Amino acid sequence: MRVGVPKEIKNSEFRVGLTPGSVREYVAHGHEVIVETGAGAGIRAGDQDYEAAGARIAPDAASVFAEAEMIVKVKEPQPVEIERLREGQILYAYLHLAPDEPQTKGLLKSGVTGVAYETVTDDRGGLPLLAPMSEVAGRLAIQAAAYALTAPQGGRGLLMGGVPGVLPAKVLVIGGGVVGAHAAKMAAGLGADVTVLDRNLRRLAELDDLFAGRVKTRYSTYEALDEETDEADVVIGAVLIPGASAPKLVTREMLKGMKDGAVLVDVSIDQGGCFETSKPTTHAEPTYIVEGVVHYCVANMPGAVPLTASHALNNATLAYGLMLADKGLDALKENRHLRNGLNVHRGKVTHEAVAAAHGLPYTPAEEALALH
Ligand SMILES: NC(=O)C1=CN([C@@H]2O[C@H](COP(=O)(O)OP(=O)(O)OC[C@H]3O[C@@H](n4cnc5c(N)ncnc54)[C@H](O)[C@@H]3O)[C@@H](O)[C@H]2O)C=CC1
Ligand SMILES: CC(=O)C(=O)O
Ligand SMILES: [Mg+2]
Repeated sequence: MRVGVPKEIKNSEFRVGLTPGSVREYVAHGHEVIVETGAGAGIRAGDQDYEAAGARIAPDAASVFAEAEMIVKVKEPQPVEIERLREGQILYAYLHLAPDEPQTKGLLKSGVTGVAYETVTDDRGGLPLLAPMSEVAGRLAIQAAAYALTAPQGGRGLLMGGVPGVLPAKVLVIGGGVVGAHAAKMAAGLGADVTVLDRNLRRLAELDDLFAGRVKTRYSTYEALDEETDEADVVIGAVLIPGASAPKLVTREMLKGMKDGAVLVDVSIDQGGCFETSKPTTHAEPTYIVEGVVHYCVANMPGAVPLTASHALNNATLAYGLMLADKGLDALKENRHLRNGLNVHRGKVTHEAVAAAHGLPYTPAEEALALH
């Protein structure tokens, strides 16, 4: 198959869909890989590194999209990229369609076969292609929060870990999945006072064991949210209902009860955000203030650490990517976990939560792929 890797064009997105090491694997499988010139700049990989791995360098994005049968990207296609997609082409990337109607309609109009990293599943009930970026974003969330807590950023002027004789910051993590656990680990490591809320009791028990008392856990109810947000210096939003828009758990009303200069980091913003007052921001301008509370809502947090993040992402996306390149649509027919990643196909929405989010008809992936 002819596989294309365009340079990412989202604001401050420095990751790349395929590292030179991954290109080598695709080439070893007999595929032709076309990489846009400069695509690897953010990971310090030059065109010559891609050529050495067996890729052909294309002068611009337009020729990558025109020639490739499968596009491997990191972030959801931007409007100019959507215009370049077509029926019969496979798009393999994060899509986050539920909160993004224009993109959903654009992809449907293009007819492209869109496989979204974030809804591919595994046998253990996890999301293996989302997990590595959730690890990165969870850890980064605490770095972002620690910086936002400083006075020049509008924060309370608090050191996350405190010092001997002065209490540390109180960090509330809403959602104890991959993002939440990694955020809790970093916050506890810095010496903060950490509480994790979740609705999954089994998960709370796992976290209780994992952190051996270093992190507190609490069942997530509106009452718990109301009380805990009042106490918190930092709130990390890390909930997920796969494929769907995030529930708005922290309301504008709750913000009024929060401390002046407290910090909210809404990692769930890529699925629309779990705070009522969240709106997507960029690494160029990551924060804004509502009711005295600093909001950090960057939708592509791992884009700021492309070296770590591109390699971690490729570790997870390579095997399924090779399957798609080797077998095309048959890979989706044969592997139900990969098929769970199919969000749109030939003008049909094939993910139930995405269809529900936009009030669009839902066609099960099996039906869209004529798998009966
Ligand atoms: N902004 C960014 O750059 C990035 C954002 N993300 C996003 O972070 C979010 C979390 O991802 P993961 O940790 O991988 O998901 P996950 O599925 O591992 O964890 C989500 C957790 O939220 C819990 N949850 C659901 N409803 C809840 C509620 N009402 N109250 C409390 N907990 C609730 C679930 O039980 C689960 O434990 C996703 O939206 C993901 O796309 C991930 C990576 C980068
Ligand atoms: C998961 C996601 O949205 C990201 O890595 O940018
Ligand atoms: Mg309150």
